[in-house]
Amino acid sequence: MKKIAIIGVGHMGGAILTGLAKTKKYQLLAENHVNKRVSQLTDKYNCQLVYSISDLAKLIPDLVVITTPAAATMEIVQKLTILNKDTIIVSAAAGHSLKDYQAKLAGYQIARCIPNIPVSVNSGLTGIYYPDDLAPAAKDFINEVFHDLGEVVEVAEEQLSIVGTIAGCGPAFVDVFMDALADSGVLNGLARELANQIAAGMVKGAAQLALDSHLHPALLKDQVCSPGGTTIKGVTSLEENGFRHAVIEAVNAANQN
Ligand SMILES: NC(=O)C1=CN([C@@H]2O[C@H](COP(=O)(O)OP(=O)(O)OC[C@H]3O[C@@H](n4cnc5c(N)ncnc54)[C@H](O)[C@@H]3O)[C@@H](O)[C@H]2O)C=CC1
Ligand SMILES: O=C(O)[C@@H]1CCC=N1
Repeated sequence: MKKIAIIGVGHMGGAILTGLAKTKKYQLLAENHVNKRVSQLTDKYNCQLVYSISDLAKLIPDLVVITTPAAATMEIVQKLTILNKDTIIVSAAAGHSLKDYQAKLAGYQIARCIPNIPVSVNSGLTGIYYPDDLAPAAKDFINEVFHDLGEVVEVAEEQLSIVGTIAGCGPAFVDVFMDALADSGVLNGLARELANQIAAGMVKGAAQLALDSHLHPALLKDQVCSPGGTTIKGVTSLEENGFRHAVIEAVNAANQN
């Protein structure tokens, strides 16, 4: 069984750990500071937890996934030179270019990615940048692991930021949308739990239809808008209130580096 180590078991690292545990394909290792939340999660998923990079190195992972805060990442990366040279490294941490990693980790196979929180239910969308000189075996293994966690899109490094904004930040934008939908249900007398279930179920179905049909979202919208019906009135109201513009501006705001 291949060994995958996650450095930094916060929201993102925890989501990756959870999704990978469900595959039962890998031996999971994790490194984080002492933290009850982290140890509860690693216990739950039978993942070996260590508190230092030197202890992690002794376990000889095949792949290391970095999910640490941007401010702490380079300090950690500096310590990774004690890893076996065959260890593949993929960073999901924002804020540093591949060159930054390569400058500290000469000779290692390194790629960058931006996953999203739905990897915890194996329905993630991960943007990955593979440098040209990455060994095919390293690329194949990273691809396999992130495919186990959902969809993968391979992009150029300069596109990682916008892909990460749409797919990585996007779940929070959709969560705000679902919360607002549920609020409107509650306003109209639905119980909160039922309103949440309806909002999430609808979003799941609309996304599945878009994926399966490959139809442009505008055409899918047209299928719902009966002439003179209720939906077109709602869509008109969204347009009057600048919904599209608000979404585009939200992505632009989040994509400022
Ligand atoms: N939350 C998300 O949806 C996504 C997050 N990311 C990136 O993942 C990284 C982590 O983000 P979150 O998980 O949201 O943050 P978080 O604050 O939830 O988790 C960070 C984790 O790293 C640990 N940590 C801090 N310093 C460490 C060190 N020196 N050694 C080992 N562990 C250390 C913390 O204890 C914590 O468990 C960031 O770079 C973020 O940009 C990327 C894509 C999506
Ligand atoms: O908010 C953040 O910084 C990270 C990057 C993508 C999603 N979360």
